[in-house]
Amino acid sequence: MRLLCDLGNTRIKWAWAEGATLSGFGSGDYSGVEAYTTRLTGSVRPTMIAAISVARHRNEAFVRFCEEQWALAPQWYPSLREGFGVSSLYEPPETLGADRFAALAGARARFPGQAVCVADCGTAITVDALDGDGVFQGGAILPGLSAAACALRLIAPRLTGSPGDRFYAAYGRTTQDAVGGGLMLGAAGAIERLFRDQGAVLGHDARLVLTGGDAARLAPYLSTPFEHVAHLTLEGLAVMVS
Ligand SMILES: Nc1ncnc2c1ncn2[C@@H]1O[C@H](COP(=O)(O)OP(=O)(O)OP(=O)(O)O)[C@@H](O)[C@H]1O
Ligand SMILES: CC(C)(CO)[C@@H](O)C(=O)NCCC(=O)O
Ligand SMILES: [K+]
Repeated sequence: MRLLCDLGNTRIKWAWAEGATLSGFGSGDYSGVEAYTTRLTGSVRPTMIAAISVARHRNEAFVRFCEEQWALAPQWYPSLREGFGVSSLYEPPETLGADRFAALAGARARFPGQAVCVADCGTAITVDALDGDGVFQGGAILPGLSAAACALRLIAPRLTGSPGDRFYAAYGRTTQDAVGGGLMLGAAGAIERLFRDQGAVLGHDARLVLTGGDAARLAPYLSTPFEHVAHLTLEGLAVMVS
């Protein structure tokens, strides 16, 4: 079995792959002595480790962990100009986050021949336009929910609200509710606006796909139809290794 890993800025996510079939999904953060290691230690030895990373400063500890656990070096999968059914117009193509490219490859495999807008709601939110021919037409990057809350708190210490798990209305009557509503509805509104404008290059039958750590939390705020694909980036990585 192959071990697929996605090193994000907040968390590392992983899955075990047998061909295109994924199982054993896990995630961990980087606190303490890289907390994720306690969850992967003792796993069966993978036949290979495939990894993408947008958190370069985490790579060294990850490589060391793989070496100590399994005497294996991870193989890294960067963004390409062309590959796995995706043709990228990003300039230069290798500067596109490897997680974005993998998610596009995942979208291509899951929805062949279809135009897809991929909204990956992680540390940053990325909204990426993949047309029906597999051309990545470009996208947008904005702060994720936690990042936006953190930025507000840092710059304006009275704004201590952070997006909790309950539903916020557009008319918050406490600081907490006003910040919560602003963050949730703001992010959902941004995704919908970007999806709408990407219709110009995707056509109006494009589908909207949500993924990433905050996708489930944002889902109730969207009024546009969408699909939630929990592990789209790892699905794409599975395509890239097989
Ligand atoms: N168990 C968790 N630990 C930390 N964050 C979580 C967890 N569950 C959901 N989240 C939310 O997920 C977001 C991070 O999402 P995700 O793990 O997809 O990001 P990432 O891949 O690390 O980031 P990026 O790829 O944008 O650098 C955070 O904003 C946080 O609110
Ligand atoms: C935007 C993030 C942080 C999302 O994880 C990542 O894809 C990244 O660091 N990208 C590099 C910059 C870019 O994609 O243009
Ligand atoms: K991500």
